[in-house]
Amino acid sequence: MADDPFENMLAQMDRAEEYADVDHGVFERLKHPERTLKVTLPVELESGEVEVFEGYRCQFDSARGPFKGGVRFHPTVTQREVEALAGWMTWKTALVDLPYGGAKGGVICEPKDLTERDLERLTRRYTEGIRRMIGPEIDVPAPDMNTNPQTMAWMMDTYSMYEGYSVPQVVTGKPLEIGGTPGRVEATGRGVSLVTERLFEYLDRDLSDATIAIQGFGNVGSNAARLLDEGGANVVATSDVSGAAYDPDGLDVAALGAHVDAGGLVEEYVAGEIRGGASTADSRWDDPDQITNAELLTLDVDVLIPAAVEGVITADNVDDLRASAVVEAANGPTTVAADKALTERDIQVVPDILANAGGVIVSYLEWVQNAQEFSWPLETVNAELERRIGSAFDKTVEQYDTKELPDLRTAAYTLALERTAKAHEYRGLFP
Ligand SMILES: NC(=O)C1=CN([C@@H]2O[C@H](COP(=O)(O)OP(=O)(O)OC[C@H]3O[C@@H](n4cnc5c(N)ncnc54)[C@H](O)[C@@H]3O)[C@@H](O)[C@H]2O)C=CC1
Ligand SMILES: O=C(O)CCC(=O)C(=O)O
Repeated sequence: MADDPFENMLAQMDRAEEYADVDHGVFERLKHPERTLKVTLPVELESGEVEVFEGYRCQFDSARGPFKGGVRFHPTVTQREVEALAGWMTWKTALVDLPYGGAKGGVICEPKDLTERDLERLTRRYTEGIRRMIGPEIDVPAPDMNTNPQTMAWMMDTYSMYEGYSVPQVVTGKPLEIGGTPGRVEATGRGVSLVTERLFEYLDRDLSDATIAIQGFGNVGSNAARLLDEGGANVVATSDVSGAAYDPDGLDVAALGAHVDAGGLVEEYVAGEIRGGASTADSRWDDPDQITNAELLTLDVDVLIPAAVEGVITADNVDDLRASAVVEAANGPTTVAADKALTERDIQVVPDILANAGGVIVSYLEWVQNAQEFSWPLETVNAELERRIGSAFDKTVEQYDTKELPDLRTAAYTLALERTAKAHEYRGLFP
């Protein structure tokens, strides 16, 4: 069960049902995606070979507005995973009260084995495959794992070619030059940093000098690390697929960021093979230890931030966790069995649908700017992000305290399920 993200998502819903004011019939409806399209994507690679890829777009629920959610390129993508991620998008947009439903896309591929040209062709093929189901008022994709503003530019261009005119608002997370918003690239990491601050305020603890371990140093993990570091917290460990770096005195997050931006791996950084301008002499590099991703999860730190893939905190390792709080930057990093164990141990978990909602909040702000054909300065975007994610955090905590719920995830789910169910009730279940 724990290995299937969709079953995990359903189990999270089931845990919340007894506390949520939702009609059982509507609740049953909410367990099923509206539709999933599977597409076959033949691509002639730069090498001359033809490779046939498989991709999906799941539209989970649209009662509250157009479908919204990212697109993931990863070798382990499955239909069930994409459907789980689309479900989580539905609860996330409801929790932070955006006028959207939830969707997600994925393509089974290993991006590091593909050239830039291959990736462009694959992205365009995928966009053509799903283009009849997306659109500014229908379903609006965005970046997720291994996709970025360039991917969104190719998607926007392919969609626009078929429409015959430029349609920037068909995707969010675009480059600034074609209608992107300032602040989207770091928005998810900024949201993670903001909710971590809120959590510490709520727990009446001091975040300055708190120790933090972050699994994953991609878009979300690296921006969260940078912002938490700038805010005075002590990021002592982080990782990528190659392994983890650990320095109990704190990593040089800026130097590691420059190294990774220049194409370097964490394991190379630990070995002192530093790219991106910094060197062992001029950075805070202090011979960090090479540890594994599994070891990172069990470090004795104040906050553990999983920011990579699903299902990393499980029944097998939860008893070894020593962090006093978990902030879920990744989608679905904790299995339900592990979640129950964390609740029993009084380890506060800020659930993914709240902790990583900064990305979709700023995607919404991009979409609104595109509709207005007007652009806002970064300060306006960041202030609106802080207001919206802060308000969602406060409402979740209020629900948790006033209803004496077992944990913050249950509180977040009851709010999200009630809002989505209300929308279904007003609209009616039958055509
Ligand atoms: N990009 C966004 O705006 C949002 C992303 N998320 C979630 O955040 C997580 C990370 O996404 P991004 O940072 O965008 O992806 P990314 O592709 O930029 O970075 C992923 C990072 O995780 C590492 N990684 C991959 N597989 C791993 C494994 N098995 N063990 C350890 N590390 C591994 C990669 O090496 C990389 O450092 C995902 O769960 C994603 O769904 C959630 C909300 C929005
Ligand atoms: O920005 C968006 O629309 C969605 C980002 C995403 O995929 C997520 O929040 O998991």
